[in-house]
Amino acid sequence: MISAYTGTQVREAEQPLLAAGLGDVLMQRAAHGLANAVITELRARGHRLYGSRVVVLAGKGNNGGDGLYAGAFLAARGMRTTAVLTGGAAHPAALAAFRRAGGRAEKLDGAAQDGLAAEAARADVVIDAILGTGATGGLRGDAAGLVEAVSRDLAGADRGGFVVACDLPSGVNADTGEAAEPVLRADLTVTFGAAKAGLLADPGADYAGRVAVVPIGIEEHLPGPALRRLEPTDLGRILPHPARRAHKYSRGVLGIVAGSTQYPGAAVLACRGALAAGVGMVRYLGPPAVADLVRQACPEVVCSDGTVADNRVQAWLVGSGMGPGDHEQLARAADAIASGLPVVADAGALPALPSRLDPHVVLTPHAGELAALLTRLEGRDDARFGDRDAVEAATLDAARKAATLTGATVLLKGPATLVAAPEGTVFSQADGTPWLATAGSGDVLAGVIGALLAQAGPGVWLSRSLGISGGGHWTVLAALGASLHGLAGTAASDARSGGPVTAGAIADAIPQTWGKVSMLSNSGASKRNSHSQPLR
Ligand SMILES: NC(=O)C1=CN([C@@H]2O[C@H](COP(=O)(O)OP(=O)(O)OC[C@H]3O[C@@H](n4cnc5c(N)ncnc54)[C@H](O)[C@@H]3O)[C@@H](O)[C@H]2O)[C@@H](O)CC1
Ligand SMILES: Nc1ncnc2c1ncn2[C@@H]1O[C@H](COP(=O)(O)OP(=O)(O)O)[C@@H](O)[C@H]1O
Ligand SMILES: [K+]
Repeated sequence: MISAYTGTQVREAEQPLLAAGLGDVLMQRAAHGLANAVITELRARGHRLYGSRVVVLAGKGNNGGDGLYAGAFLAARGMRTTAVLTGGAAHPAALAAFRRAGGRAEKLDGAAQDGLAAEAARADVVIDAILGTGATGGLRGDAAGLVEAVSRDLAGADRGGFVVACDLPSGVNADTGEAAEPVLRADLTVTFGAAKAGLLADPGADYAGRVAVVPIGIEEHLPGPALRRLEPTDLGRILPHPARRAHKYSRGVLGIVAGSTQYPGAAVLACRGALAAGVGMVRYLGPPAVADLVRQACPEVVCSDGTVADNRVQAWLVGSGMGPGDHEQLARAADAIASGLPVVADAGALPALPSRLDPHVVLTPHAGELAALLTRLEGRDDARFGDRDAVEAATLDAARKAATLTGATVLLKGPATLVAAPEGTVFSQADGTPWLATAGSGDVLAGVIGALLAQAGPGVWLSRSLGISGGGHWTVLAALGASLHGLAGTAASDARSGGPVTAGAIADAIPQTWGKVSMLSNSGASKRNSHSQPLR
């Protein structure tokens, strides 16, 4: 499992080492890790190290110091290295080391901006070391102008080069992932000590690109993480496996209230997702015409047009493919939510939720649906998250806020899917591919999570094995579902040489993905130290 922290948590973890006079050692470790990551990336892209052009954008704080020391390492390896000092001053010792190693330093001013931006855009590597965890707000003045110009020139260039962010892309909030633009989009972020939460939540995750963690010796001083991410080896350890004497009822029955005459396909896709994710049985409740379609597509499903009370299940999935006019289905959804059993509430069930819920209810909105939910809960005048754009600009805060206001577990779908519990546990899963943004993909996801709720129920052993207690249990199951769905979508696309996938293909890829991750953990690979691994 990957653990991520706020900027404050990381800075506090550095304190004992700084107090022991090890500040320069920490900086050297960070800079060395950054330089090595640049070298690895250059080699992977087929560049010769000697003579490669490196431009370091260096701010006046310690982040700039890391960048300048890394520049010194690279200059010493024979690279042509220029530093653009964006804040007037620079970390004195790091600048001296940079110059000693043969680096050229230029002060940024308005007149030099365009020339320096063009030089950066032509370089093989641009290192963004303007702001780190000590930033308040985004780039301003000349530094902002430089980043705008570099971004524009890079967009126009036939690029062989790449951008590496030092600790985090300058302007991204380490705690929340919010981005104060302009931000230079990185191909790779090399972050120090531990992953920052803001690198794993959009839009920060989008600006960060791939994330690699360089250990610098603060790890033992870190508190509990602000955010977590399951890795495939974790999935293998916690996915349920049937006992030898299992029968279909002991393995878990999922009740599905989904689909309508307008959107019958959602019911089919939710059933396919659930069946693929190992549930003992699926019971479908809905209009006879939709039930006919479900029977044809999935003869395994037991269909009826009865009531929630008539059907014995271990968990419910409600809402996929339902609209505000589907009164009978909405009444079933309300009964399921009131049943006290674990529930996934998706799509059409979201606008009809009671105002107070419990963590065993997992809401699965996309950004637009979450904006509507938060607007309803907060009142239109107070709503900070009034539309999809506002949610996408601050996904972590939006998901947390919805969990706090509803009392439910909230899964916000997106490139990095976030799962937030009211008690504070948050997961971020980014196992998918943009091909997952296809109609019906969310219905399959809802089915998968429903199946996991039905199988694992309140079996808290599962969360305890990850060091998570109480209400955080439901976030584990939801994150597990999001990860499985993302990995399956990626596998389905890979099987098509990276081409498009349909929602049905995602469901079809789930059993094999399940099998593969189970084998990973059986082979003992889970013992690997994830801190030194690239995050994605
Ligand atoms: N504390 C340590 O010893 C270590 C720190 N490290 C690095 O240090 C960074 C944090 O360093 P700092 O605390 O010096 O902070 P930063 O380097 O992130 O930036 C702070 C400096 O920029 C100025 N500033 C803040 N916001 C600004 C804005 N919006 N526009 C322009 N200037 C702004 C501040 O006045 C200050 O001079 C980390 O991100 C990491 O890269 C690493 O070297 C590891 C060890
Ligand atoms: N750009 C993206 N990259 C990766 N996954 C994505 C991206 N956009 C959406 N997804 C995933 O695709 C699914 C889409 O669900 P949803 O929006 O509910 O679609 P639908 O309502 O059509 O079923 C979610 O699992 C979401 O996390
Ligand atoms: K930076």
